[in-house]
Amino acid sequence: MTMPSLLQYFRSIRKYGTYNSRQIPKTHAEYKQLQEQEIKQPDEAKLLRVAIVGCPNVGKSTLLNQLVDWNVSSVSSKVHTTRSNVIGVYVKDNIQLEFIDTPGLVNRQHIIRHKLNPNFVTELKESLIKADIITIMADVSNRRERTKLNRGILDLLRENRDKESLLILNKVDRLQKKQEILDITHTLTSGIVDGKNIRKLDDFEYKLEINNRNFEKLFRKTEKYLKYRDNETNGDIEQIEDNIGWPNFSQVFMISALHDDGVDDLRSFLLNKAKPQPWLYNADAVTTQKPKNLIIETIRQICLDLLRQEIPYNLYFQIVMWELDDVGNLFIVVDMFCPSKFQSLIIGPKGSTISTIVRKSRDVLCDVFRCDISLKIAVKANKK
Ligand SMILES: Nc1nc2c(ncn2[C@@H]2O[C@H](COP(=O)(O)OP(=O)(O)OP(=O)(O)O)[C@@H](O)[C@H]2O)c(=O)[nH]1
Repeated sequence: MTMPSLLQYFRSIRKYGTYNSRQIPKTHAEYKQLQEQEIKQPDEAKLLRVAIVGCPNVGKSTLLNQLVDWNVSSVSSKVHTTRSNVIGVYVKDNIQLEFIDTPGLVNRQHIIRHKLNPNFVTELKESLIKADIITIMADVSNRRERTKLNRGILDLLRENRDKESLLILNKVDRLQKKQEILDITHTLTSGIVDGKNIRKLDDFEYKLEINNRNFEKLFRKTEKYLKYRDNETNGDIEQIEDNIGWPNFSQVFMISALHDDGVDDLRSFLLNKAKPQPWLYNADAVTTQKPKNLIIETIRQICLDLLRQEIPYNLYFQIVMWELDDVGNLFIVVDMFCPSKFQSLIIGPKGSTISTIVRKSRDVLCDVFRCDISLKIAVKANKK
């Protein structure tokens, strides 16, 4: 082992208890080297490609980070933190899971207002074609999302009718009345899961078969259950499609991605679904994102959380210095360009706002790259 990797070894043991051989490249050269490496296939390799789809802010990136056990996708309380597909990789024994976190599904006006890449819908469709399983995420604390599946999502599901799809009901921690989850499940599945009718018997009696263990863990204190009828549905499921829910989900998961509740069950389910096919990445891979993108997207995420509504959507970043020292620590200088009217707001009184942005970005980046990071950000007005 070389000196830097020996130090990384001891740092990993000190911070994470065990040596973690997974890594995110810290320079473009390391990134390229990893891309060009031959992929070592394990005996009896299995793979599952999972697309995570949903409206903005439902918690897709939070879930991806929990599933791969690494902060690879930016999370913020504002919409459109994720602006293009982010890939996260998880490996267990001979099984590799590839997760594709897609940008929140929106209409054309939204794309223009939030300065999104207009190709993202095409990218999203392409990633669904490649996926083995499509997971649709809904935010059960959002009144609109829990009463109807988004039209764009229904269209995508119809286009990929032959693929297995799961419904993930997220943010269950925010539901005041836990039994509401049963009605939401009923609505968003059109009352059918895995080809069987879900039927409410009466207010207090539901028999549970949807993701039993998970449900019990989350709702031990509620007395209500889901009732499945044992028999198959009568007739053609397409007849049941009501433009509100999707009657072809194979499973429903009820989770709190933020609190890592129910995520283990989802991961185990996906591991069991993996098919015999070659791995796409080496065993130590975490994400395919370029180091530069990780830096910029992290700073953007912190700005989304800390700055007023429209400001973060008007920022452009340029990395002007990037150095990796002998012991594996990064020194980074970034220019942040903004409309001149926002410059003093971003800097804040006595530089307090930009200092907070730097401190918080640095903390997240240390966790992403798992090394010490020195970060400087210069706030500059856009040249007219
Ligand atoms: N209470 C609660 N909040 C959550 C949960 N999952 C995510 N959040 C919060 O929801 C917000 C949005 O989460 P993200 O993971 O960025 O959502 P996203 O779907 O990737 O958002 P876009 O990038 O806009 O598509 C953040 O403030 C998260 O902390 C959850 O299970 N419970």
